Amino acid sequence: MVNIEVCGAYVDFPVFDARTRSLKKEVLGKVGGTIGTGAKVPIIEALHDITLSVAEGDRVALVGHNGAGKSTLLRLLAGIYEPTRGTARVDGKVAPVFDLGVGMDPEVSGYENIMVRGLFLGMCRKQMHKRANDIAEFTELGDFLHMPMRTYSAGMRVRLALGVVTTINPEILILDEGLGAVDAAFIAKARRRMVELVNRSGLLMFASHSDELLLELCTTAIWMDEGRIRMSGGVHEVLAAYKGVSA
Ligand SMILES: Nc1ncnc2c1ncn2[C@@H]1O[C@H](COP(=O)(O)OP(=O)(O)OP(=O)(O)O)[C@@H](O)[C@H]1O
Repeated sequence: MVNIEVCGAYVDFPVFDARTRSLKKEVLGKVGGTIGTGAKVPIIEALHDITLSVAEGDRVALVGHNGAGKSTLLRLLAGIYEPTRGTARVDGKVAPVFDLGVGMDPEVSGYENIMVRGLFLGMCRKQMHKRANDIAEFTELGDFLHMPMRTYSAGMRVRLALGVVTTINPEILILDEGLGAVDAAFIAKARRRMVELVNRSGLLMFASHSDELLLELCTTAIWMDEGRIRMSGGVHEVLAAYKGVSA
């Protein structure tokens, strides 16, 4: 059963800048121990007392200003961050799509990267072999697929990455937007595949600044503000409230 339960979760980032780091060294040098809880380092509280429950079939949009905590929450759910306090329980296999290019090797060809990226997202070799031609056709990269990926433009790399991402079968799909570099016609084509991808995913959490995409892919929404959940509900209702305030 695919399910997410977050209960009273906090994520804090201690910030060690050059000055505090040298201070730490000085203290360590003198006492020869570890920094205790009283260490004077600035802490950024990226998430504050987050409680949420997401069930199979839910398609949840995350909205909020820059720095509101959307990416941090998604990273918490992907298991990249542990909560500083509270709990985050995720039942199901997570396909995290934070940066479309993560897991790609610039020195190998587009074809090889299709394989590498697919494995990174939890597919097996056999599944990826089956899908390689379909992905290649979708990208419209032609002979470039035999060239090392470092020869690609930013948009070409996104085409390849989107081709792979939209063929996977995720239980939990975590999407942090990053579709900026592709041209409009290709986005329209990718949209259909995105919708199909979301339809066959068990659960979606999607952070984006694009209302259009959120309305197309999501049914409910969470509005993040300064690390807290300010509002949750239907995607139309939450977006209207968020826009009303931020307009
Ligand atoms: N690795 C980190 N170290 C220190 N602070 C961080 C780190 N990652 C995020 N933060 C801080 O946590 C807060 C939430 O950041 P987060 O990236 O989750 O915001 P966001 O809502 O995804 O923003 P955006 O819409 O700009 O992507 C911000 O104040 C940010 O400065």
